[in-house]
Amino acid sequence: MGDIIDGKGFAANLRADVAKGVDTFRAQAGRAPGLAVVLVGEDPASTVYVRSKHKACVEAGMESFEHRLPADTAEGDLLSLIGQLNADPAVDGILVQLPLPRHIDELKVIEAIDPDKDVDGFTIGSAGRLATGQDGFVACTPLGCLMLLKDRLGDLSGKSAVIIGRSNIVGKPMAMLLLRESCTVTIAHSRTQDLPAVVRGADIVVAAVGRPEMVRGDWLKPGATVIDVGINRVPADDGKTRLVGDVDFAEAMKVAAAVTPVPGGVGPMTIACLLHNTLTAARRRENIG
Ligand SMILES: Nc1nc(=O)c2c([nH]1)NC[C@@H]1CN(c3ccc(C(=O)N[C@@H](CCC(=O)O)C(=O)O)cc3)C=[N+]21
Repeated sequence: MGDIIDGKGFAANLRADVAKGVDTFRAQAGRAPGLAVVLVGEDPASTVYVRSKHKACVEAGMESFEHRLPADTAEGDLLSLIGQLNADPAVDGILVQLPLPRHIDELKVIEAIDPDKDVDGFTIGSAGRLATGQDGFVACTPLGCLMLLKDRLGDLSGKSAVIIGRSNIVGKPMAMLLLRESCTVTIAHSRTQDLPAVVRGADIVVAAVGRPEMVRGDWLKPGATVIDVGINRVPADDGKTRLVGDVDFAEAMKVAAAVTPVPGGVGPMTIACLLHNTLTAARRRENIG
């Protein structure tokens, strides 16, 4: 049996570390780090996420500025709010909850965020900095996955990593991060031929496709480390729903050395990394450590 990678526990430790860093920051800068979270509309899932981000911020001793705008907010009004947040000295990080309502151009809105406050790591500037090895912000989900991998495996150099999924938010930045760690990186996707064979070559598998339990046990190299980014809601036996990842967890546990569970794996790391990035943004803006 493989080990379960305790993302939830790791995230709790990371949040406690960030809280200590926040105390030190406050003593030096005379203020708390501030995160502005912008939510447009009332999508129930987004509302839950934004609430948990706010709670995590407050628990870490940070200032949380919530901006809830109606679903019919004009794009121009959202852009001018972002302009205000860019200029606000109390705001170190800006997060615009995605997805945005369809009448708003997501790319335009994200690009309006000052890259020095882009704690989500979603701007082209942040992607470019990551790809070229400059200081910037790395998207929270891939950053959390990397932390779990390094904690588990130590040096990743020379390992073969297969990422399933090529999104701008997870797959591509994950590839850049693992390349930076000197892994041999393959990005697989819906057009990949013989995906199981490709995955079977991997010491590290990161599944980020959004297909419930797609990765089977017999796709895995014995002893592989498996990071499951998927969060899929599927019908449960009791008529309710349950969360499953992109990996068949029970099968994977029989073959892999270690697997992240869903829930309790990568998800909690995403929020902890958001706090981590916000503290980093605050330190950089104040020229502290
Ligand atoms: N600008 C922006 N940045 C984001 O980072 C962002 C976003 N928009 N839009 C939505 C997605 C989704 N996301 C999650 C964060 C934490 C969990 C999480 O903590 N999940 C728990 C429990 C989930 C549950 O029980 O529903 C777990 O996996 O254990 C999941 C999903 C951040 N997102």
